[in-house]
Amino acid sequence: MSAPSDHAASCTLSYDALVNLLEKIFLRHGTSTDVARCLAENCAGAERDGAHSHGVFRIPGYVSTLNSGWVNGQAVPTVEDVASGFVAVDAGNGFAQPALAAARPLLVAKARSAGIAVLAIRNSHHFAALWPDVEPFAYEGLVALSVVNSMTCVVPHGADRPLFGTNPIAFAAPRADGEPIVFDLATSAIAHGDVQIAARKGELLPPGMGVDSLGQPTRDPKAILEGGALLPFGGHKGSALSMMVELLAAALTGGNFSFEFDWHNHPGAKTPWTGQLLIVIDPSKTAGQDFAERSQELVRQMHGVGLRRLPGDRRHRERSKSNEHGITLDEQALAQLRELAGS
Ligand SMILES: NC(=O)C1=CN([C@@H]2O[C@H](COP(=O)(O)OP(=O)(O)OC[C@H]3O[C@@H](n4cnc5c(N)ncnc54)[C@H](OP(=O)(O)O)[C@@H]3O)[C@@H](O)[C@H]2O)C=CC1
Ligand SMILES: O=C(O)C1=NCCCC1
Repeated sequence: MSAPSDHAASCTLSYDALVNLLEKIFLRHGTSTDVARCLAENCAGAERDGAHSHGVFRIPGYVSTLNSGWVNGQAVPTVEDVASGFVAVDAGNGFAQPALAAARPLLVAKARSAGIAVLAIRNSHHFAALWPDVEPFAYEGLVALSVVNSMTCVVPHGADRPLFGTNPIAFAAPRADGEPIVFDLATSAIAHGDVQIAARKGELLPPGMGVDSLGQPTRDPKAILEGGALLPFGGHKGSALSMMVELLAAALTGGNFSFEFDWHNHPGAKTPWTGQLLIVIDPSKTAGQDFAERSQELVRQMHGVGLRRLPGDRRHRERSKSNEHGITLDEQALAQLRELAGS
């Protein structure tokens, strides 16, 4: 399953219809009703926003992960009130999003009372885009930063073998007018999901994304997936950020480092048992000025120097388009989803 292509026959369906279809798939493959709803909304939201590398393309991977028992779709997260500014969740080998949902009320209460709170999720699988985890905080006037580590497939800058995951960082902040400022980026030159999509479409990658099994630069996604590896974005700078993600998402939460999880023996699922850290700040406790006005001023100045596209602008354009005209899927992809849903 991949992003809708210009050539294949396509069809559209509403966000609600896609959520219902995906929910059926998750339920049919053994998740609880809460988990099914949570994952379905996450995945349909990614597809709606044009975040194809973590939209319906991921559904066969979710199914495989559930069928293998690699992840517990019935897991009930245990929320621990660790300290005044610290919440921990043991996801019980379940997915990360229901763990975040379970801890969210306590996390927000702590952030609002102390000005800042940290959430550490362990024993979880994060198989999704990271922006859905931070964006809702900004709609509530809070600033949020999150990191997740994943499976070993990125060669640290200056090394000759992979060690880090694609380790994304997502950030969200409110602003006075318009959508919150949100960015969400893999610390690798390209997300693993996009390499898989390029391989399926038979497309070459831009230069500088990865190496083959001999460590030689390659633009062939298959060479990267079959024994090769990805590179960090921005050389030593992206590599340092990826290292930071390993420390915050794994060492600080009690999750695995990316290199501690062998995902090669479970090729269908590709879900590492790692960790996630979320930091939530209430700017009304800290800034002394109206934070949303200040962030709006920054955006005004960026536009003033000729910036036409902020991170998140493309996603919101896609969201508006999907809300107006429906979400476009390849007919073949939709047929596969219906088959997985047993409908
Ligand atoms: N769960 C996991 O373990 C992992 C998940 N991922 C997910 O993969 C997804 C894709 O990551 P990645 O490929 O790095 O994302 P992209 O490189 O596509 O985009 C990164 C960010 O930059 C913004 N952006 C892109 N191009 C421009 C531009 N020209 N001007 C201004 N802003 C721009 C994007 O906004 P916009 O969205 O509006 O285009 C986005 O916020 C993410 O959602 C990430 O969370 C990645 C690795 C691991
Ligand atoms: O696209 C990626 O990179 C990943 N997505 C989810 C699971 C780990 C890696």
